[in-house]
Amino acid sequence: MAEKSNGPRNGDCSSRVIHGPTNPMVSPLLTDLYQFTMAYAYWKAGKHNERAVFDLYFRKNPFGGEYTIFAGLEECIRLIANFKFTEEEISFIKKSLPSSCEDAFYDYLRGIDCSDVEVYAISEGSVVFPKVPLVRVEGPVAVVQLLETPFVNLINYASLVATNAARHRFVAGKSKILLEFGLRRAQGPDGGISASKYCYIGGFDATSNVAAGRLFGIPLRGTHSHAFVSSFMSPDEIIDKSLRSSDGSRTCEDFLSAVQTLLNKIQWLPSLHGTFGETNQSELAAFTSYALAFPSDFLALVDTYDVIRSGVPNFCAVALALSDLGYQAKGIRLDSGDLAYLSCEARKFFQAIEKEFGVPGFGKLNISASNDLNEETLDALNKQGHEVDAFGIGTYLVTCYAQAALGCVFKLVEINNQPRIKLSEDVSKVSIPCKKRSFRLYGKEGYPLVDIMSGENEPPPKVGERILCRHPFNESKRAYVVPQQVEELLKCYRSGKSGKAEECLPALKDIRDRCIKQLEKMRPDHMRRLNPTPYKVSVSAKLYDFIHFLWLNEAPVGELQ
Ligand SMILES: Nc1ncnc2c1ncn2[C@@H]1O[C@H](COP(=O)(O)OP(=O)(O)OP(=O)(O)O)[C@@H](O)[C@H]1O
Ligand SMILES: O=P(O)(O)OC[C@H]1O[C@H](OP(=O)(O)OP(=O)(O)O)[C@H](O)[C@@H]1O
Ligand SMILES: O=C(O)c1cccnc1
Ligand SMILES: [Mg+2]
Repeated sequence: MAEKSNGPRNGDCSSRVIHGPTNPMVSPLLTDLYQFTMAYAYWKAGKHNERAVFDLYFRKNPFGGEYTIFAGLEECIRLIANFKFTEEEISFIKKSLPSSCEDAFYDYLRGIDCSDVEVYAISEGSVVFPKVPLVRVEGPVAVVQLLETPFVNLINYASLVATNAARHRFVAGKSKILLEFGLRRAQGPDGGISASKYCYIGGFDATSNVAAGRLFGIPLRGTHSHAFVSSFMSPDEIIDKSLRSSDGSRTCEDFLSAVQTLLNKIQWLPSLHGTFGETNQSELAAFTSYALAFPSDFLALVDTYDVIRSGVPNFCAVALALSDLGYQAKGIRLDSGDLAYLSCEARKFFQAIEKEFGVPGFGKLNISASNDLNEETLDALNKQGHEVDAFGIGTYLVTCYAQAALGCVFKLVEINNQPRIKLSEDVSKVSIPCKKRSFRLYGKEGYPLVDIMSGENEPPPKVGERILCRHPFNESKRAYVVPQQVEELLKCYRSGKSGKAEECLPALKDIRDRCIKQLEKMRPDHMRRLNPTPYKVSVSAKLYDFIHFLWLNEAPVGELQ
């Protein structure tokens, strides 16, 4: 078939319109003051157009793990695709810099955009490792310098929370439904929206955050709160008690009475007799009322008064009354107490009802749980055995309680084709110089074995060809690898003026699918929670030699006295 001449080629999105950042607060001013002072000093020195290459990477995997999920790239691309100072922004910068700064600098700022900036990045949603550049940005030094803070800002939390979500998914297991409930506890509105977006990438199924649902098309899910239950004082409050059957063929004029009759029956069932006595009638009223509002989606929060003595039997009575009218209830939510024990008890109760009333599927009704859940509590629940089908997780997930930040950095690795290095007493903080390429090498069993960085002009690793992979800083750590598959990690997302084809920005769902697939491909010992095996990150022999040559060259020799 002839290739279409109009529109982008496959994998080339150069001609697509890229919208601005999701959060309008993300502007060229969303940076640190020192980026502007440096821009001025570069400009004053006539250096501002020198071609610079910066790497964005992190140094250590978060949460005591050995992997990270890369997220936030799309928002970076949206920023630079629309990067332009407004007059109002220019005058604010002018006010904020010393009055000695020359006016011509502001004319320079006025003309800046990112049309000459190249961005190479690992695909969003990928599993990534320390030291390997997530993003490589190349362009005029003053412009790229301005991007340091917003890029690190947009990637840091995004990757951290996506990783947190992936870790929660790993513990919960594939079959569980994971709901992100964090908006109220998130660090401000952007924290909340970002959490919903990036937890979805990390493997959550849905969010309670309506704005995130609208912005990103993330599935929305929710139950109801204790306030709804405790707002009811008695069944007398229910005025319209009628409910039409699901097929519309008949109407039950007094749904409340039907519920009460069923509750009475449940109470006297031989298998449940003695499990509970009088249930809370105001709770029964709340459940009945909710069922009248949502007969096809009836779900009840059962822990306001007493889960087993009141919430669960009340729920079952309402669910059975709905069933008589052809509706299938959804299930319950537990939000306090011993979630393992209560979920098992609730399950037994449902199964007893299924048996006694012959309602197929009743024993399998959904049990959701929430309340300060985190990786540890999920793990504890698994060990104890539980019957929870869905977990609603807020505080620990979105605030990344177990680790506050990922610690991404943005380091100059080359200027005017000259490789640069940043030294540190702390070896883990020494930067890896040069404009680099990076590759993921896969072994015989299909697992990724090692990531290797090499100089831009080195021949890439080849399938079936033995290559030496060296630890960047530890001379004795090295290994030969014969890759069965070689994946180039950095792809072109902004070609600047090079005219190269650009990758498309994938849909959120595709980013999520990539993340899930990549996690499944990892060797299990890298993924386990306790003492996971570190994944190997290496450099080519040539790059190793060059790093150490430059290191010696730049490090002054000490004088001992
Ligand atoms: N079976 C379990 N094993 C381990 N941790 C659990 C289990 N069940 C619940 N948890 C966790 O224990 C904590 C219990 O919370 P907390 O001590 O605040 O009591 P609560 O159940 O919320 O009671 P209330 O809200 O009525 O005060 C929560 O973090 C919850 O996730
Ligand atoms: O527990 P999280 O992981 O943060 O999940 C979100 C929590 O938000 C709601 O609690 P609510 O605001 O009603 O407060 P409370 O349950 O702490 O009283 C809900 O009942 C969950 O418990
Ligand atoms: O829908 C829910 O059940 C919900 C939403 C946000 C926080 N807690 C619970
Ligand atoms: Mg709670």
